[in-house]
Amino acid sequence: MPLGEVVRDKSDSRYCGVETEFNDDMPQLLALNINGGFDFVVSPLMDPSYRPSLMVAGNNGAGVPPFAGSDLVLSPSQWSSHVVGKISSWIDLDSEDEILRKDSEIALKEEIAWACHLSLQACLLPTPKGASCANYARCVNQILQNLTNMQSSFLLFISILKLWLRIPLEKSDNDAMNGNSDHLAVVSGKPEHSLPTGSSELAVNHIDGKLVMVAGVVIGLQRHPLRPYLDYVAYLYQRMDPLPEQERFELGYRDFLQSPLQPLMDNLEAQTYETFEKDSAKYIQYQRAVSKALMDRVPDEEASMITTVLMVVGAGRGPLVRASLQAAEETGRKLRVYAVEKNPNAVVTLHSLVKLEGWENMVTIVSCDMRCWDAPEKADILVSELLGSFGDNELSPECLDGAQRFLKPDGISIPSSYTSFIQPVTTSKLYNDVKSHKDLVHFETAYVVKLHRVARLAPSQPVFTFTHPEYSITRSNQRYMKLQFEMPNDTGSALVHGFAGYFDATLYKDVHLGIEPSTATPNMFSWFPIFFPLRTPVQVPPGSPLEFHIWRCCGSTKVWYEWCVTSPSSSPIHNSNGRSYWVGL
Ligand SMILES: C[S@@+](CC[C@H](N)C(=O)[O-])C[C@H]1O[C@@H](n2cnc3c(N)ncnc32)[C@H](O)[C@@H]1O
Repeated sequence: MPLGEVVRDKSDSRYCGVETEFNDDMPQLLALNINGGFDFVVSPLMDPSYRPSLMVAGNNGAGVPPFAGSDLVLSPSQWSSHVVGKISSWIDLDSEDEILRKDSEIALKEEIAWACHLSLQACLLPTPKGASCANYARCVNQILQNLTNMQSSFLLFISILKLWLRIPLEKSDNDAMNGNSDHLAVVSGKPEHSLPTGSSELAVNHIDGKLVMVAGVVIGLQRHPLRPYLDYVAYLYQRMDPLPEQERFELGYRDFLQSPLQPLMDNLEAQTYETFEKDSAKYIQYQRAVSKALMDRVPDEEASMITTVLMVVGAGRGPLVRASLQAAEETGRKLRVYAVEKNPNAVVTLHSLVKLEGWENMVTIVSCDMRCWDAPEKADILVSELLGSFGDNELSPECLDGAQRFLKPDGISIPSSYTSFIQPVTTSKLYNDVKSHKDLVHFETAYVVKLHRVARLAPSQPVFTFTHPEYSITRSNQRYMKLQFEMPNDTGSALVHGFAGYFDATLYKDVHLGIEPSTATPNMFSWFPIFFPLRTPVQVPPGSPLEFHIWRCCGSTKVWYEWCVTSPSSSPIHNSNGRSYWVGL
């Protein structure tokens, strides 16, 4: 029974389980806890007195490990939905005692094999016993490797075991467990300890999004001893504020890799325009920028005499036309608008909008690519929104270079500039998703993604800036940047899977718009970050700088990025010649 049907997070955080002692009557243990209102138990699968080395064939039947009942004691769906296996806590894979160490390896493998046989969703591993856990890491890595192989040889609907690793909440320099597997989740909370049966003391762990309460369980009680705690957690959960609309919208996109739009080469669909148009935060910023530009351009005393020519280039279905007209109304300035759009389907909607709103006297629609439009007059203000998650990656520079021909020499471009930003990230989830395609192309592609399960390893740094209009005769849209990232000293060693990219645009003077985390425009959802993966993750030891290079390259038909790392180790150049990923001109 999930904690509540709150319109919110559909993740595992609504589930609550109980960590129990070994009980060889699994059906009764499960019935008690499920009837008590919990969703699952975290239970030892094996009798804790069992040691492989003490097992001689025949002492408990036929050399069979003493698991808690046969697989038939629960139905397959009960095993897979309601039981998380708790691997024996006596297991010490790095013990100096060779017998104990060997017993530990055998028991761990037996228990994991049994958990796979039962199709359990997860197993909770014992906490490593000491500071040194090399053999622990080796054994877990072997298991993860086997689980990964199982996943690739099974159909997708078969769920593969996850390992939960409980790490004490204290700092450790041990990197041996650094890994990339989707099958490994870290458990935060108190270190493992058992509580006496019927204890009123409670330990709560947060594991892989689920909540696990730890306590002894008193068989036979009418009411579950932890029920008051469960009720209170449910009460707190249901009292939480509903997610803001933006986060609700973004839930389904978390860590989901998408190809960036190609609005120049392709024609956007109605649905995409509709999503843009819901983003009022973006249009509020544009309206502010246009208002300020209008007031700078036309003094109050001339407001009734001068008509400003404003061109929206890449008008889509018209939201920037509306924002501009509203800015004119709010500042009392007169406006003549040209709406230039190359997507003929969007132009259909533009026409009906103009008619519906009665803007025929003010707005002229031009169905044309701005790079080849022969404008009947020059503009005072050029308004565009051709920005991608990385600023220039949807070819705003190339389009606006073509459009500035029809901007007056003292005319204003909104935006007046934009800058991309980048930072290194750890993200096993995205790395594994890219890797699952098993080809080079996917490792050399930049993705748009709502970053969720990521560690941002250093503050983002500016990469490329474009300014409009740009009249320099040596103007070029090719760029190169070398960046050095210093990881904070207390991060320890980090595994870099790639780089997260953002942009910030100056629309006009102090009015900006962007997604760079430290300055992001609040409540704006039109852009998710961009992600540049690395073919092989780079291990960065504490204190060593990470050196990253990125190029923006331009050809006659396409623009593309190339990137690489040169320190602490060198990666290949990614996407050489735009062989895997490019944006069409
Ligand atoms: C990101 S959308 C923004 C649309 C609209 N301004 C909005 O905010 O909803 C960019 C628009 O510019 C148009 N576009 C891109 N390149 C263009 C070009 N070279 N000439 C004319 N329109 C272009 C696209 O078709 C698309 O409608």
